Amino acid sequence: MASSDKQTSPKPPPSPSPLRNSKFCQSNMRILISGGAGFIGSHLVDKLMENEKNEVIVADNYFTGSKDNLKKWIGHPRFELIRHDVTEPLLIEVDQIYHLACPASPIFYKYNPVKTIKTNVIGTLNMLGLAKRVGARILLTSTSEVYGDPLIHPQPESYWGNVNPIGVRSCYDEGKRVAETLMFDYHRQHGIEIRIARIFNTYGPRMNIDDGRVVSNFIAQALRGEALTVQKPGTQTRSFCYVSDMVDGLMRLMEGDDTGPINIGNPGEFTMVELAETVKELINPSIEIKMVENTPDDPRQRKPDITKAKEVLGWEPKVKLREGLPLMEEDFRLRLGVHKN
Ligand SMILES: NC(=O)c1ccc[n+]([C@@H]2O[C@H](COP(=O)([O-])OP(=O)(O)OC[C@H]3O[C@@H](n4cnc5c(N)ncnc54)[C@H](O)[C@@H]3O)[C@@H](O)[C@H]2O)c1
Ligand SMILES: O=C(O)[C@H]1O[C@H](OP(=O)(O)OP(=O)(O)OC[C@H]2O[C@@H](n3ccc(=O)[nH]c3=O)[C@H](O)[C@@H]2O)[C@H](O)[C@@H](O)[C@@H]1O
Repeated sequence: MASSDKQTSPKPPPSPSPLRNSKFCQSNMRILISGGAGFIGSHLVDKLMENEKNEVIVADNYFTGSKDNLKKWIGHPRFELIRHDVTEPLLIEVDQIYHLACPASPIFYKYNPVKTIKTNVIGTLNMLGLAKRVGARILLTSTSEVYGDPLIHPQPESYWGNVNPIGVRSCYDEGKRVAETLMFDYHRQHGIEIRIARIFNTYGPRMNIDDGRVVSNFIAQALRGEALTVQKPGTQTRSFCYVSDMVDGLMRLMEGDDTGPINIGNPGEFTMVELAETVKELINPSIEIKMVENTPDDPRQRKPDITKAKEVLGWEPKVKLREGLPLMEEDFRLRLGVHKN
């Protein structure tokens, strides 16, 4: 049992869905992925579909996700795709819920901040209500943004963060903090089996080309022959995790015994200038790097302490940034129609 379980003595969980132990049902595990048409969600679908005992249901409103990401599974007998907004209740029967639905790129989550908060709060309440009704285990994809502009470096899970509650990023970072609170309150009050992952910047194939996040921006700019836009001061740091490592971490967390929160991310830390120089060197050495204005409340440094993930999940990332960037380049070349000379 997780340490948090011991301290809080939650109610015993509701009986799991009978499907979990059914001998006669085609699948042993019915898994819902909210936000499964998005970047991380669609890679998670691919991995879960590899197991013939899994039946996968995706619920997504396609705000930042796309059916394209799931095209190889549409029509598959173990796969179902539902156009659904998580701010509305969903009545289905499942054994596990991976709750990812939420725009993740700052330009998209700031586009309609009220909707972002509703997605994080009402959406998470609805998913928890579903988990409670059917006895499903639920995993929330929280974020390193719960640490805000951190005053402790690297960030362990025990750090409570330094978050502006009224800033332009608050719809997302405070929204995710409330979502974590809801998860623990449902766990303590109703005995729901919860898992919380705090994800640090993740990159890889299928990110939206005009997603706005830094790795996708730099790769698209390098391939289009445009200058790489480093936001000032350029010394701010991030730690980038390749998507296959992330999916592996999420699945281990779901299958394990610990509620979390657990940091899942790659501790390799880079300044934005270093990232731009690496993309330039690997993809287009003739490209310029230009400094542009930043946005408010941009965290100055971020790096996960993954001691807990190593100990509890036996997980650590395998793909280094220099190995992951070329894999993403390949996908972006295909989608942009830019061939390698
Ligand atoms: N990628 C990262 O670096 C990162 C870091 C920290 C946390 N996360 C979290 O991981 C999750 C997935 O992120 P991603 O990078 O794949 O982002 P993404 O934008 O590609 O995927 C999010 C998906 O959620 C869907 N969605 C948004 N609002 C919805 C709603 N109201 N109802 C139903 N569906 C909705 C979108 O259409 C999209 O398919 C998010 O919860 C995000 O906060 C991601
Ligand atoms: O990992 C996380 O926890 C969070 O990280 C990101 O937020 P952020 O780190 O701000 O991501 P980016 O928009 O990719 O920005 C990273 C850094 O790159 C810089 N940047 C961004 C874009 C660009 O073109 N140039 C550039 O220098 C930004 O100023 C920032 O310092 C994600 O977008 C969130 O969804 C996620 O929850």
